[in-house]
Amino acid sequence: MVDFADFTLPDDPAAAWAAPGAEPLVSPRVRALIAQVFGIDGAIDGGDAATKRADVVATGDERAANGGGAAAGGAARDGASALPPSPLSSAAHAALASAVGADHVRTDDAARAAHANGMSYLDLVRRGRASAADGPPAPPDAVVEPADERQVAAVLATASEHAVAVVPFGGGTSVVGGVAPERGPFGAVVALDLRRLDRLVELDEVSRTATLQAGLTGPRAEALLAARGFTLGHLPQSFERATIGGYAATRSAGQLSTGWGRFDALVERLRAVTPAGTLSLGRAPGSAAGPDLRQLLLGSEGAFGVITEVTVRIRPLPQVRRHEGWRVDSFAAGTALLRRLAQDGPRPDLARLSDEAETALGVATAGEQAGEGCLLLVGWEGSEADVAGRALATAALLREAGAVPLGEEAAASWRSGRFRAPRLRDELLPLGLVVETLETATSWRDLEAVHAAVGEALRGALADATPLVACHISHLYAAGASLYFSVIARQDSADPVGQWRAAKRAAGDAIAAAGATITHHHAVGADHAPWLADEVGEPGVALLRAVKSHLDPAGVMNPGKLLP
Ligand SMILES: Cc1cc2nc3c(=O)[nH]c(=O)nc-3n(C[C@H](O)[C@H](O)[C@H](O)COP(=O)(O)OP(=O)(O)OC[C@H]3O[C@@H](n4cnc5c(N)ncnc54)[C@H](O)[C@@H]3O)c2cc1C
Repeated sequence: MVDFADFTLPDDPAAAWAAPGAEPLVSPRVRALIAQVFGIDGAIDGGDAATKRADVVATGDERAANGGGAAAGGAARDGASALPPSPLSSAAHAALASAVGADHVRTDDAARAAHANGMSYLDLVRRGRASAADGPPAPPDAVVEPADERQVAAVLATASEHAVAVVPFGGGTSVVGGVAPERGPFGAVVALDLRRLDRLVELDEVSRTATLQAGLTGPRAEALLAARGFTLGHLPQSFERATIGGYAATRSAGQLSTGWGRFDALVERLRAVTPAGTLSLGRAPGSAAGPDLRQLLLGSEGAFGVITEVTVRIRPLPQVRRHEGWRVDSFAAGTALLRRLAQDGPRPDLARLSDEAETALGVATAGEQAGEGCLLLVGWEGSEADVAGRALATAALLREAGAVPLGEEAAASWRSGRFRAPRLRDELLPLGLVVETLETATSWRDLEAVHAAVGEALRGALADATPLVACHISHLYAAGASLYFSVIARQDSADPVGQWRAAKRAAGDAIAAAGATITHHHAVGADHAPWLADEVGEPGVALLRAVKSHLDPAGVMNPGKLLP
């Protein structure tokens, strides 16, 4: 049996992604490289630049040290009360306290600051800035912590009655502004922290399904399932903090989604509390009873209600896990190979193809000599016979196409570092860099064109900031694949927010113009809402608005998210 022991299992969901005092990931050699490539003074010793900028970039670690967020630009860190007083009326406060207990309506600075935004590059940058235009968003006026579905319903009833906006909050790892505490037309806003909904409700070994409460984090859910010999195997890079409810509300994809399915595809049943009532959806593994209403809640991003529990398909813990690296001639050659595997098999569970830029970046940061071509990772997890069979057949196909085997070692370094990106970003931002990612998906036919168009848009928008744009394919479908772009550039210290917004707009417009999706797995949130009509059309947006106005007549659920 294999386990998932190569990631940390924090007891506290808000625990730091980097353990305090952990060795820095960015070595002096890489800092020197950064200084040289991006022309940033002070990046060589890491000390000066990092110290100078530490005040303006509150990192994910500081967020954890604060109990989850450093939105108030350090005020909460000092213990001083610097947040504006909570405008929650005493009547609303009392009604919320009677719904969840007085101890679970928190108005202290630490709790409010911890729920003031998510984890995008802009969230991290804005945390430390002072101006109203690009500074930290106003924090929620209270953090409400229900213990069960009945309490969630009571909170939503109270919020509707007292005109208080409600932002469902799972792990707070949204990178699209999904948990920003926007008030909308209301006088107050609360974050609804779901961490107390943390139980494995039922495990049906016969049907291989598990019912998990929404607030369970990835590691906690896996630990509960592993104790019974099963796994969900949903591994987004944010796995250590993100929650079951968050996965469902954003239609998340994980590292094994090519083989095991994205999260929304694993959902058999779900329960959701809306201001209009509770929905219990999904009775059988297949149904023809009208449109599938589960799909209305999957990806609804808290705008319609609160997903309280999800029943997902699970698997026995795999006996074997095998991940291999291969070198292919080019991104185009690798793409053709992946298409063959996706369409004709054998289908890998893990498939990840880095383009030339991402391959070179990996090689350079590892201190190796640049090689030709692109890095392809493929992997299989399951029984010994299944893994051996698929690995052998895939190897024959790849060799025949001229790919060069790099062995399991090439994949091992990816595997050991696969949850480190947030820590890496925390170390790179203070050096004076833009570090952000964005993603899309498109058909096999259009993949190369979208890859080129989005790369060009990003490089054009950041032309004076030495942009480095890298990309990989990481989720395969029979008809197409996802493209995941990483951007590193010199930060415009005078206007970092405007700088990234312009780049993001250029990329989003290029994606929409190419007919690709505005988001393959990060969801819409506030950041992608301007492109939703491109994706589903005006009638589609009107339909979503009609659903919202039925389920949330007062409009208190997560204002400003999903719907433009
Ligand atoms: C470093 C990093 C790496 C990431 N990698 C991936 C990745 O590999 N794959 C991927 O898919 N995503 C990834 N993400 C994005 C993010 O982690 C996912 O969107 C994740 O599913 C969010 O889960 P969460 O519990 O943190 O939700 P939150 O961030 O708390 O919430 C996300 C949205 O869902 C709503 N919501 C949360 N819980 C509920 C609920 N129970 N009911 C209704 N609405 C709810 C919120 O209001 C918000 O709109 C990454 C993010 C970061 C910071």
